[in-house]
Amino acid sequence: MNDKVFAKPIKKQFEFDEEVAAVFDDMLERSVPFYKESQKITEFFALKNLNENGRVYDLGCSTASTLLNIHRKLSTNAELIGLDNSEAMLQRARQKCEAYGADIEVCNADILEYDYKEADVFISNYTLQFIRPLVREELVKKIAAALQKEGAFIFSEKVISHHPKLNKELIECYYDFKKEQGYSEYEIMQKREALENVLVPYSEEENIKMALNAGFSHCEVLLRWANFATFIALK
Ligand SMILES: C[S@@+](CC[C@H](N)C(=O)[O-])C[C@H]1O[C@@H](n2cnc3c(N)ncnc32)[C@H](O)[C@@H]1O
Ligand SMILES: O=C(O)C(=O)C[C@]1(C(=O)O)C=C[C@@H](O)C=C1
Repeated sequence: MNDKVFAKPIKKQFEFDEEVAAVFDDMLERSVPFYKESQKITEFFALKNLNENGRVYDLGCSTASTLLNIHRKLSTNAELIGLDNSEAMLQRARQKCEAYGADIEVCNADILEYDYKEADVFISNYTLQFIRPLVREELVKKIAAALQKEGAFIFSEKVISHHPKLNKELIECYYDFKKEQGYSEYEIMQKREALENVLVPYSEEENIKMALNAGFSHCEVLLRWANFATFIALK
């Protein structure tokens, strides 16, 4: 279904509710520049770091698109676990996993509270930005602690620049992208308001610093387009 969520007047903050979940795959493809490429690169590095009988967690798995892509390419036995706290998203995730006959566990859980088992790979694409900064740092520490030695954490985020002029231009560049994807100025502005204080982006440097502070030995960018980036952090 096509995303028209912000074409009508919206008075509430952005939420991953039934209305958003119903159009979510279309929303992401049209709202995240190079979304398909970020998925491909996530899939590649997840598979590279996954051992036989290993475990992968996807935090904020939404409709399970990322885990389904990984499942398709999997040549070893592995446990794939997707966590999300939106039941509307998880319903779609379960439907997709069943339709593709994919053995993926999807759980309704708060990624901040979840009791993680040791894993080879953690993924969290466009989700940390929705976690309040103070607890975000704690979550990344929890991820680092649950990863096995040499494990990898792959995450994607909307990013800002602390250079005011450049930051303004990055946002303008992103809005041009959204217009090219068929979103109107009205839809763009409404979504911007709805996301205010809900989506809190860090800069590229702040994301890397957060990963290093959490106990990762290395963190770098795998892919970046203007204000969207995919990172890899290695334990
Ligand atoms: C932008 S979407 C993620 C997109 C997805 N990773 C992908 O690449 O297709 C963010 C997801 O995080 C989930 N989420 C946000 N906060 C959460 C929390 N505290 N615990 C679990 N899930 C959360 C939302 O319900 C939403 O489905
Ligand atoms: O910032 C925006 O306007 C966006 O649409 C970005 C973004 C994201 O980065 O996750 C925000 C919410 C939706 O889940 C999809 C895309």
